[in-house]
Amino acid sequence: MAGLFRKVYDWLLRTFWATEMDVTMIGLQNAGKTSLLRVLSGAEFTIDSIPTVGFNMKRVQRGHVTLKCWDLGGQPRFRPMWERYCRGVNAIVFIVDIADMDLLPMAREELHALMCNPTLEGIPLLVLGNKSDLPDKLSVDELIDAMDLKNIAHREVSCYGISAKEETNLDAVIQWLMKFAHK
Ligand SMILES: Nc1nc2c(ncn2[C@@H]2O[C@H](COP(=O)(O)OP(=O)(O)OP(=O)(O)O)[C@@H](O)[C@H]2O)c(=O)[nH]1
Ligand SMILES: [Mg+2]
Repeated sequence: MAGLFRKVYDWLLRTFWATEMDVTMIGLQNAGKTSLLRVLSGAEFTIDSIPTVGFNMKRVQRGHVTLKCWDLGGQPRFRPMWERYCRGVNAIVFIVDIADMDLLPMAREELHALMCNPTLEGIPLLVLGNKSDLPDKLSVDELIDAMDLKNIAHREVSCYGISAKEETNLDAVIQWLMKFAHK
């Protein structure tokens, strides 16, 4: 009986209180943006993910909320379009490969350059340290320092460690994003 009430309640929520939000996922090439989005939308993780050319969009449904997720290419030639796809969204997710120390300075530089844009002022930022399943990786505190997150102002900023491969901490990501469903 309780199951039936739950189904009816979910249906009512979806029908009369449907909410769609825009989320843009950025970060350097190979960070795991496409892998994360694939797993969030219910598909299997694959090790042979193809680099994104331009962008890719997927909807992730959680209850009455639809997260319309924009996954942008991270190679240098695609970075100039990040700002355009971040304008007006409910939240920006910046993904970092926490096992690739060589790329961290570049990730920090790109993130800070983007966050300086007046067009993106106030948009909440979630920094995700991906690939926590790998052995030599940064902790969340080390990532916060390496990305100099304390110096990003005029917005809410959070940082989590995740693994798209092992689906670690992904519920926390969704919960955080859903706080900003209503701008
Ligand atoms: N070990 C491990 N590998 C991962 C994880 N997430 C992604 N990868 C791998 O990292 C590589 C790059 O993943 P993508 O999701 O294509 O990276 P991307 O950020 O979309 O890259 P671009 O589209 O080029 O910007 C692939 O080989 C993935 O299988 C993870 O959590 N753990
Ligand atoms: Mg990609």
